Amino acid sequence: MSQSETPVTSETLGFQAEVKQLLHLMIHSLYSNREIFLRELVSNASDACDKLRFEAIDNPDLYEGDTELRIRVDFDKAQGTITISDNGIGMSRDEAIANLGTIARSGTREFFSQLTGDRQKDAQLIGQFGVGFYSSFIVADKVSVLSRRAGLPETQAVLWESDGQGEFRVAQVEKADRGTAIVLHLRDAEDEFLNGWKLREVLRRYSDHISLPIQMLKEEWDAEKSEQVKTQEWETVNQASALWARQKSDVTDEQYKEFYKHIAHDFEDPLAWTHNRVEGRSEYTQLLYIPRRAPFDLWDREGRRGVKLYVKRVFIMDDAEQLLPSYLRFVKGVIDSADLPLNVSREILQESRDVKAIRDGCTKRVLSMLDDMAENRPDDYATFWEQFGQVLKEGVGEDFANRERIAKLLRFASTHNDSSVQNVSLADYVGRMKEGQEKIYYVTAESYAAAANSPHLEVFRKKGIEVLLLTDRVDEWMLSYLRDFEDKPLASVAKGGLDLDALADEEEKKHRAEVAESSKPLVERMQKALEGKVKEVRVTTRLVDSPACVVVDEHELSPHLQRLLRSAGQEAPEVKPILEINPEHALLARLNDADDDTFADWSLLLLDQAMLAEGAALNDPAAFVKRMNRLLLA
Ligand SMILES: Nc1ncnc2c1ncn2[C@@H]1O[C@H](COP(=O)(O)OP(=O)(O)OP(=O)(O)O)[C@@H](O)[C@H]1O
Repeated sequence: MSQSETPVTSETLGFQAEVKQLLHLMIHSLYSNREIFLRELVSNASDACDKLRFEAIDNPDLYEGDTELRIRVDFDKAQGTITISDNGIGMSRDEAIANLGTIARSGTREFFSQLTGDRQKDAQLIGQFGVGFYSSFIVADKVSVLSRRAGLPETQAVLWESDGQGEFRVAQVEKADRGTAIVLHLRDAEDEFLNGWKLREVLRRYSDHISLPIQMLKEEWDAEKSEQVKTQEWETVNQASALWARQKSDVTDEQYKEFYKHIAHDFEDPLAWTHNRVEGRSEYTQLLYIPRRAPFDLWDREGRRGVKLYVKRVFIMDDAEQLLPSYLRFVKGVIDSADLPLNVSREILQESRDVKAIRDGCTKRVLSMLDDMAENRPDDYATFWEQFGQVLKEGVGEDFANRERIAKLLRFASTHNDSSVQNVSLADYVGRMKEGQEKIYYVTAESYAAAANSPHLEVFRKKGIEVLLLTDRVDEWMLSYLRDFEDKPLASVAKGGLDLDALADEEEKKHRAEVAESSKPLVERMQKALEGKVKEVRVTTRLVDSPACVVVDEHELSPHLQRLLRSAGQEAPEVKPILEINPEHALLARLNDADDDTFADWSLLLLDQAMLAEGAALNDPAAFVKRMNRLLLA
């Protein structure tokens, strides 16, 4: 490496506050995993070479006559340093300042808000957030980055240096060859890394899948010194072929996992992966992974996606959002197309028929991977569902062609388990349906408690009919697309007239008809008392223990959905509720002899109570309290 430091302008800058925090955390929480620094730096070096190869498609001069991309790792025992260098894209001064001094990533705020101070938990969170370059400071007390961006003159290289405390220095220097060399000045206790055998072992373990050669100086036994000594010859220490291009049988699970960590910048093993070469009209290779944990920016629609696009082994772009539908945005991996042109742009991707074929094929593969996990590894599927279930639900609305398949993958909480855990599939539900039951019943609410205790469930509980309890924000939206499953319509327990006749015996039907008949005067009187406030008052078929509840017509927005829309700042039409009363309840029996004023008070109180039980906020809570006190004292 020919390089010399001739500072022209040197400047000391402070790290962004979050970087300081991250550095501190990293050093303290990741110490027991310290060797990952090598994986992270090699990973960055490999990304830098990928970027160069891509930019050079349009601008071959960037190669400056050197097209053999490679990563080199060297160490100097006397100096106590390790150097990781690459001949990739390099960084300009401004890029070094921005990339190595700040974190400009979505999810950063949320990440910091979730830290607990507990080392183990925080280590996992950092892993999830992505450790990257800053992991150098776990083993080094000083890091020097010497870099020249491809295409810039030799005099415009940058030297970035820091002790990881709070500041870094940047200086303009000369560097003959393009790319980046990172010198780690190891802390005293880290001598174990100043050893060719140790470095080779770590590189093979973590970075064997890197498709570029990783080189180290060959070592020979020196009998005189009685130790291994370095020669001047570079040798490649990894397999250096694109992992996804290898035969499945040539790749071990460990290698798949390490490759995942490299591309996903994750710390944990993936939950599952699928690796296939697709041939035929469209030719491509896919290696797709499902992570074990949701990233911080899962809900950020602009957040990073995880699929990298390659064309014939050449890296084209990260975040190729056209390659998978948005509801599978948690999938990470690589797609390598044999058909797309190397100069493919995002705009071309949008139009391309090849991309559509890839997208359809990958979607099917991911869904199969999930089918398989749901069937054969229920514990892993439960983890998946907990992390990504809400995103998968978006697919019900987004992906018409696969709606049935996605519906099979859905899991819900249900009255069958009496637990908030979402583990009941629609198929489980259908399998347990009562004889004569035609619909799949559900209730939507803000929380599990509100759903599980909803008065609308009373008759279902009494008859032992299972009801799904839906409490995720996306549920109402999803339900507008999920009308049926295996020809059984989905029905809200809080909408329309319940038709449970098929499940009632003759005696029950007769009794109900009698109650309805004898309650007519009560219903009419109450309807008058609540004029303008309700659409209708009617005798209930749902209640057993409660005096009243509110429902809406079949095709109207549920009160829960109205609230969701309003809280999202959208307009929702005012829908007057239907008040259903339970004339057999003791409270209603009292009403028969009440004078008009007391009757009106009771009617309004019942309506307000029913609204509260449904999860609504009252328009006039003070009036509710006054009215209740009046009745309590009467
Ligand atoms: N060897 C290198 N050559 C060129 N640029 C580099 C190199 N190493 C790091 N960078 C730049 O610095 C940025 C920050 O690196 P860092 O490792 O902290 O994060 P990252 O790789 O983007 O993501 P993650 O935090 O998930 O690892 C990179 O995105 C890249 O732009």
